[in-house]
Amino acid sequence: MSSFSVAQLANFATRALIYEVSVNPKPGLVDPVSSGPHPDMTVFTFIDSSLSLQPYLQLCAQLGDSWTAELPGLFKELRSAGVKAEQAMFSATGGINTHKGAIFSLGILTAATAYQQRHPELMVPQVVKTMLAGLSDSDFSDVAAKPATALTAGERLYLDHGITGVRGEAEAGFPSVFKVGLPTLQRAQGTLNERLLDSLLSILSQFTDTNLIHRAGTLSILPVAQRQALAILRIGGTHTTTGKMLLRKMNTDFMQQNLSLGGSADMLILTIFMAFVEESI
Ligand SMILES: CC(C)(COP(=O)(O)OP(=O)(O)OC[C@H]1O[C@@H](n2cnc3c(N)ncnc32)[C@H](O[C@H]2O[C@H](COP(=O)(O)OP(=O)(O)OP(=O)(O)O)[C@@H](O)[C@H]2O)[C@@H]1O)[C@@H](O)C(=O)NCCC(=O)NCCS
Ligand SMILES: Nc1ncnc2[nH]cnc12
Repeated sequence: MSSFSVAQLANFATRALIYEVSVNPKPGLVDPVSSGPHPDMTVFTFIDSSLSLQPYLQLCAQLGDSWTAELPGLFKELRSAGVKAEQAMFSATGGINTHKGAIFSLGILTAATAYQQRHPELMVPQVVKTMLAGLSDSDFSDVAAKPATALTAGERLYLDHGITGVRGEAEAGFPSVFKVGLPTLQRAQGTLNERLLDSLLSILSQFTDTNLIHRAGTLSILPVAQRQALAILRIGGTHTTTGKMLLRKMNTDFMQQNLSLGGSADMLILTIFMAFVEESI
């Protein structure tokens, strides 16, 4: 793998945000053609949000590049930078949550990649795992004492069902990116847009998108959506005529049921970032 400067890594991260929103037609998500089930957002909201995060992403790369202490300390720094980045996002979007999940996940992956470049004996997922060891336990340790109205969707799903969501995914070193999204992107056929759609569907098919569960209000939505995604992949992907037809049907279903795939979109953003780093797109 080549080695990249802090500025190049920040540039990959910002481009990953813009590439993801440009992919279409995405079920349950905003794209340039449709706002999907997100009437408060358009592609322009995402462009504004992406650019507002550039200084934060540069800082994440810088922190990872220069970090010499224990890795859990790096995550503490990223989290406080992430709180400020959330404010920048909300001020750029007029209070709309476009990239809350990506601020967390992409910030971690950008910093971990910059750190790994200085420690080539390590792999990026290993850096992430070491940085985040014990995250779910510590984040969820006092949620039971919180008033129900103060709980986030992720916290409520943990309390009710033990689902660790984005925290568990990150703590495990983002397997949906390294074991699912990236390998699919590398072997998928068709245009870049179609290969990215196939990556999104493969991520959904093997991952617990808590955004989807939260919107549906029931866990039973997950296997239903996963079966739809798998049917398209098994037919040969979104570049095939039948795959395209099934994808259109999936888009309509998601729209009618007001379902979102915000968590899977975030994992696609990370997949795109890593594909830039690996020079495979
Ligand atoms: C750990 C944090 C991400 C936040 O913790 P929180 O408890 O708030 O987390 P969750 O509710 O679990 O999810 C937050 C966002 O993460 C994305 N996401 C969800 N599930 C997954 C998953 N399994 N893997 C990866 N990512 C996941 C998702 O973000 C995306 O969707 C948003 C757009 O969808 P939308 O439906 O509009 O979202 P809502 O705002 O919920 O709207 P309504 O349903 O009400 O209409 C968009 O943001 C996408 O990025 C979840 O939304 C982290 O924020 C954190 O550490 N928080 C603590 C405070 C802090 O330190 N912040 C600084 C950050 S480093
Ligand atoms: N394209 C998109 N639409 C809605 N939520 C998202 N979160 C990240 N990307 C998204």
